[in-house]
Amino acid sequence: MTKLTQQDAWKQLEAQTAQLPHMRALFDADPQRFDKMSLSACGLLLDYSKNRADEQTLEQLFKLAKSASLSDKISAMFNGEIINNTEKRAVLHTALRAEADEVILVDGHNIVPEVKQTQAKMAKFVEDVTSGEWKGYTGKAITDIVSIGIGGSFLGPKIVTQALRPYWNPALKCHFVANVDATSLCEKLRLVDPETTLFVMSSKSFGTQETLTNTLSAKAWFLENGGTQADIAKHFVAVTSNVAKATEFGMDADNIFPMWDWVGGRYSLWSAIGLPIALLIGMDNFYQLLAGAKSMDKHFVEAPLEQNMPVIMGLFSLLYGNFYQAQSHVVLTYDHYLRGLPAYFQQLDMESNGKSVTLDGDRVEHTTGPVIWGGEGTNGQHAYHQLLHQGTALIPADFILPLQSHNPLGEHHVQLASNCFGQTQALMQGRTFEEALAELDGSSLSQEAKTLIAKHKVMDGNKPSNTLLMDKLTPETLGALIALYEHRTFVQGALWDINSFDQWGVELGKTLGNDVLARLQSDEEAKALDASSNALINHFRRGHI
Ligand SMILES: O=P(O)(O)OC[C@H]1O[C@](O)(CO)[C@@H](O)[C@@H]1O
Repeated sequence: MTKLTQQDAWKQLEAQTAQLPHMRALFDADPQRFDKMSLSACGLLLDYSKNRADEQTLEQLFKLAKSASLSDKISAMFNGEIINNTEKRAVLHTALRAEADEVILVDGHNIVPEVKQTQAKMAKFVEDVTSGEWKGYTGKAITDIVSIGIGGSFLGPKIVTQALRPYWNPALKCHFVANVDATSLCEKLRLVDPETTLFVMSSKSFGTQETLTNTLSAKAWFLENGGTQADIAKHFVAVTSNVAKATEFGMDADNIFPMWDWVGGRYSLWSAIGLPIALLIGMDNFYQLLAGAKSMDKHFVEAPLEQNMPVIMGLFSLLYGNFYQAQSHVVLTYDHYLRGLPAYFQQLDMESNGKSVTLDGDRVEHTTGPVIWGGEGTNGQHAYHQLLHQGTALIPADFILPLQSHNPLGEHHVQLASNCFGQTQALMQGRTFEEALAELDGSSLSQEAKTLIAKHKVMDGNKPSNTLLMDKLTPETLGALIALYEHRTFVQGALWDINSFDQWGVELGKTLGNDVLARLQSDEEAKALDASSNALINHFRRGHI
């Protein structure tokens, strides 16, 4: 297959992007620009008109997608083909939101029944816990869930429960432990009562150091505070694809919720990894979350590329990275409940597309995944928006805003929306020197001073952004939104011909860390590593600088 950078569309984009007019001119030239460059699907409205593109740009982007056989690659994923070529696995987080009557084969075996069985097991467990049927060792109902897991076994449950706070069961609280720093665990244990606490240990591999250490310490805490070994089964359950290791660890077989190799960690919140979500918001709402993602799956598979939300967002992200040298992408959620979403998309995209070789192992000839970062609006306007507006880096932005608040109060929400829309407008249009000078007309400054200040007030504009609106943040719209970003990530990896579903880059640090651990725990002075590592280890062992 012809390399992406050799495609005619790539060359056309190189030529076009170099001479594209400022977005102000593009808007002035076409009053219908929003109508032509916006799209509604799955309860979301995407305004992509504030992007550096005209009709020719879009035409070439879609040509580039077709040259990379994007539609075939989408079908391959949904059909369970082994697209994770280094781990020889299918990529089927989409099967977790399948309808019961669907047939999705892995090694000739329909996996949908076991997905549904696991969801039924989750539903029964959620019902037992929330009804008080499931009791602690002193006969009391569960009041606190402590979720222990890291990476994809942590962030999904964490941000989804945070986002859906208005849907929580008022009788339950949820706490998340991820870091091996004991503070993360100890802070949470101070808040809970061993008699009424349920620990959900989530680890796909059941081999992650942080999660195993935290679970062992939680177990020790439980046994030191009134629980006995016989009571463990009432207070510890596990979610894992490694049932044998979980059983060996001492988890009661009935308390193990399975997951599968064809679900990547960062794509796993839809599986039993989402058990904390289901416990907090109820299984009906968890099914709504799945339904929202399912609607986006359907859209992704069926919509023509030119009307396809994940495709359009993925192509624009690729455009800025590959043709404008944008190194990062910012996600700005204008909703307090969505404040965790940027971190989730950061893991999703950076652990997927932070790669530098193609599927065949050849070095890529272009940049790949950008740094994803962000935060909640309007807070960011008082922190990093200055750089977005007047910095030297081009940082494309996604703005996300529900039209209705779960907490309507006076003018708050309309002010939030005005900030959101005002920011996208300022990024696009900027401020010319003449406009800046005119703003100083009434001031008593000298002409020289006015000129100086005006120069400092100039904003180039032409800074691209997408705006995503939803009527209200519900389990369904959140499911659609997260699936949108999953598929947006897929689109970029597919065009770059990289493997978005393995993560070999995280292995070396773990391995070296184990070697350093041995040296930190040994008696002799560390010698065999590099001078920096030796010195750092020796300082740690001495306990002072
Ligand atoms: O669920 P596990 O196997 O404990 O892994 C936790 C996380 O560690 C990683 O393997 C590496 O960060 C992630 O992909 C995964 O979500």
